Amino acid sequence: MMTPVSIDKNEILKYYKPIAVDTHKGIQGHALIIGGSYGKIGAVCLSSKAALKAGCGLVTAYIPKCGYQIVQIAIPEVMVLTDRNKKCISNISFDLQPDAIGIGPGIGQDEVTRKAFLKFLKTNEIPLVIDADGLNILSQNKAWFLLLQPGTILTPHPKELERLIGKWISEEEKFEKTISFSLQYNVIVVMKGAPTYIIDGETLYKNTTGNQALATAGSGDVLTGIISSFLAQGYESVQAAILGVYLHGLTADLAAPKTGFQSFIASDSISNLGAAFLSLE
Ligand SMILES: NC(=O)C1=CN([C@@H]2O[C@H](COP(=O)(O)OP(=O)(O)OC[C@H]3O[C@@H](n4cnc5c(N)ncnc54)[C@H](O)[C@@H]3O)[C@@H](O)[C@H]2O)[C@@H](O)CC1
Ligand SMILES: Nc1ncnc2c1ncn2[C@@H]1O[C@H](COP(=O)(O)OP(=O)(O)O)[C@@H](O)[C@H]1O
Ligand SMILES: [Mg+2]
Repeated sequence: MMTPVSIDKNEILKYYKPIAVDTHKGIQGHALIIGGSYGKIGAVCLSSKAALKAGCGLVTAYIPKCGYQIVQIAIPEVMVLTDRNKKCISNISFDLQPDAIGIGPGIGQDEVTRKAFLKFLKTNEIPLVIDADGLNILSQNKAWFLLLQPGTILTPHPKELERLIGKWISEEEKFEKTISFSLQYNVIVVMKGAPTYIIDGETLYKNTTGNQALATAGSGDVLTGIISSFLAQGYESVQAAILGVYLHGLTADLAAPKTGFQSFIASDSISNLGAAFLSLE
């Protein structure tokens, strides 16, 4: 296996851009988070709050109707658009120009959602992060891989990765298959785990932050929001993925001495983002 590039503070500081003093919310990036279904609106709350806390100027959540009050009350800073369907997303249509989209957290796999996802992939040209059930829907329709725009970021955990690329019999084969996948479809794969690797064609990156505190519901949803935020702020796809994975891991490293591994929850990752950014200054 090739030697990975280590994602550490030195690597991050090569392209991390501090926030300009004269910036404003209109140029700080607008992220759209599409996801949620009945019982899994929390995934969108986590993703969209994480996107805001990672620095983009505006965040809109696109969710089924049942999530409207939940998101508006949970995070008043986030704007909300609702699908015409009550319990799951059935038609992805919005009258705004986001700079990046994160799709999949909590979206479910209803037949109407699959159809809406296909229609979206056929027309979308906005930089994209696909996670969770977005990946699961994609995995069941391999022909749809060809619809992915170059630089699309996929963030599978090991089970989602297996659904995407098929089973592997060794670590080496897992990386070989993921590299082939990344090259064939020109996408960036964030192989979440302990540790997380990022594959951009033949370049392999290995993260150095994070710990077992992250083994908790919603921590991947938070990561999707963070990466979508950096993409909306104008970072290149691979840079957004690297910065996101590093800072996400750092939130757990900073919080664990206070929470312990057991009591850390995904919301703690969001509340420690500020400290993670400060450690870069
Ligand atoms: N509060 C919420 O609304 C939450 C919603 N969620 C949503 O729930 C949906 C289902 O996602 P899930 O990921 O739970 O379900 P999946 O069925 O995709 O994945 C769970 C399976 O993957 C395996 N797995 C996960 N991480 C692994 C690892 N590191 N190593 C080996 N195996 C691993 C598990 O053992 C399990 O078999 C997604 O849409 C997701 O966004 C979850 O993120 C949890 C929180
Ligand atoms: N033991 C661990 N060490 C480091 N990071 C971990 C560990 N367990 C989980 N993580 C991280 O937590 C996140 C889990 O994502 P995911 O499985 O999609 O969660 P969810 O779907 O519940 O939001 C990933 O970023 C993964 O790398
Ligand atoms: Mg997940």
